[in-house]
Amino acid sequence: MSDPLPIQPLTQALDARIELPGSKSITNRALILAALANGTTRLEGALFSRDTRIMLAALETLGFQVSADEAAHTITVRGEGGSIPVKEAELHIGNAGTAARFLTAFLALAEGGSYKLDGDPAMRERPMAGLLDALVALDAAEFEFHGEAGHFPFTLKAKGYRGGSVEVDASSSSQILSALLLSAPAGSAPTTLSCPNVRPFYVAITLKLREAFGAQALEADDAGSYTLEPTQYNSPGSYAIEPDLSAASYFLALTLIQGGTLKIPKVGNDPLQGDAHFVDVLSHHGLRVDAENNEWTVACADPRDIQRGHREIDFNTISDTFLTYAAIAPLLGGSVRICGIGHTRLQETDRIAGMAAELSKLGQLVKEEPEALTVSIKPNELRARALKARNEGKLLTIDTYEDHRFAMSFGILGSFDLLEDGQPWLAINDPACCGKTFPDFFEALTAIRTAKA
Ligand SMILES: O=C(O)C1=C[C@@H](OP(=O)(O)O)[C@@H](O)[C@H](O)C1
Ligand SMILES: C=C(OP(=O)(O)O)C(=O)O
Repeated sequence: MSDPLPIQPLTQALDARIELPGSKSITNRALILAALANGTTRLEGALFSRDTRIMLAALETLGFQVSADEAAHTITVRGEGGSIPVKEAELHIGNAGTAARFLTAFLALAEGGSYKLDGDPAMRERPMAGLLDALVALDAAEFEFHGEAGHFPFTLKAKGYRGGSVEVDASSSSQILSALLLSAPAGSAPTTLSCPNVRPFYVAITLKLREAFGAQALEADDAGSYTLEPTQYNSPGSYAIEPDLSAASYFLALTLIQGGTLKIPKVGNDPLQGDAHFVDVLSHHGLRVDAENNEWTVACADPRDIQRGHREIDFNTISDTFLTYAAIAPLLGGSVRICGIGHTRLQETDRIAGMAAELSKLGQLVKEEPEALTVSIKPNELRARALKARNEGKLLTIDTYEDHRFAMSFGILGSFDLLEDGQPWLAINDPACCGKTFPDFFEALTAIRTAKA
């Protein structure tokens, strides 16, 4: 893949089918649960990407028997019934938030174990303290910090879960609560986690996955507390992972701006992933998604009918998809205020600042607030800048901040034939950063572009 990567626009309405990779969130939860369970689990439709390879490598380092067949999208894990074979190890977490939080809570199980964890420079800045404080309060672990307190890198001394009650601050990342919900029940006595005000959709995935591995259904009480009974997870034998619906957002957006029909197989009408609600955001503009026979049919009759005007959209619960929407906003007209996204300043990069910078480069008028981004859409300015660059023999070029979602979101914008000549006008710096969750993203885009009706 060249770097920067010029994006070849599409010149026809879509008529294609795309097999999306498995969900990152479900793959990394299922790997932890398979390791914790009694018995051997075969994961089907698993994602192979940087974030899931990090989790796989960690489990191998920790002594779990894992075998992966990438071509078949399967991973087999032999569970150890709640124990961790290797008691001393160093783990590199990259910039995988799920691996960072889920593994930290998991390692606390190994009473007497000592583990050194570190990540990419960006991961060292991401929030961990809510989880570490909860583990210390439960007397499940102690931490020695090798840099800034409350952050990677650190050494975790595991003390095991023995029950108790704790207030969990998961305001910066719902993964903090998910991490405890996965591993704390493997302890010897009931544990109460009090965690009001957590963004709910990913926690719901965690609760469903626990059930798939034999745990009792669990709900928060009215005050947002979960009581975890000591639980022995059991392997379901095999477990089918849904396609990644955050990744689906790019192709929903592509169908909206391009028109035509796209089929996405293996998604039912009641998927586990909250990012399915991105459909509601785009249906306002005329996108239709019909779920039948475990397949989505995504269609937009005529992109010229896109609904325009001012919109205020709260992306709080589906924030991975705000970048998808913001990147195509210059094609939607009107203006949009995207709110509820303050926490995304602490993800792969400061996503509000990064998005504001890239949209400004494209001639859009942006206003940043601590928790929101407003874009006044200037379609003529976008075209003028693309033409100017073209006349100078250049392309408009997007910076991606080592954040996969910038590369993929702007890859969709660049797929629009802005200058109406089928030639690239936009390029993406460091396109390979999409490997965090979707290594073949740009190949998938090419396959859709070149699909024969
Ligand atoms: O639990 C999960 O799988 C995830 C939770 C969300 O993170 P935060 O809860 O940190 O916002 C989401 O952005 C991330 O891509 C995956
Ligand atoms: C926030 C994200 O990832 P992570 O799992 O690293 O938090 C993301 O994929 O958009």
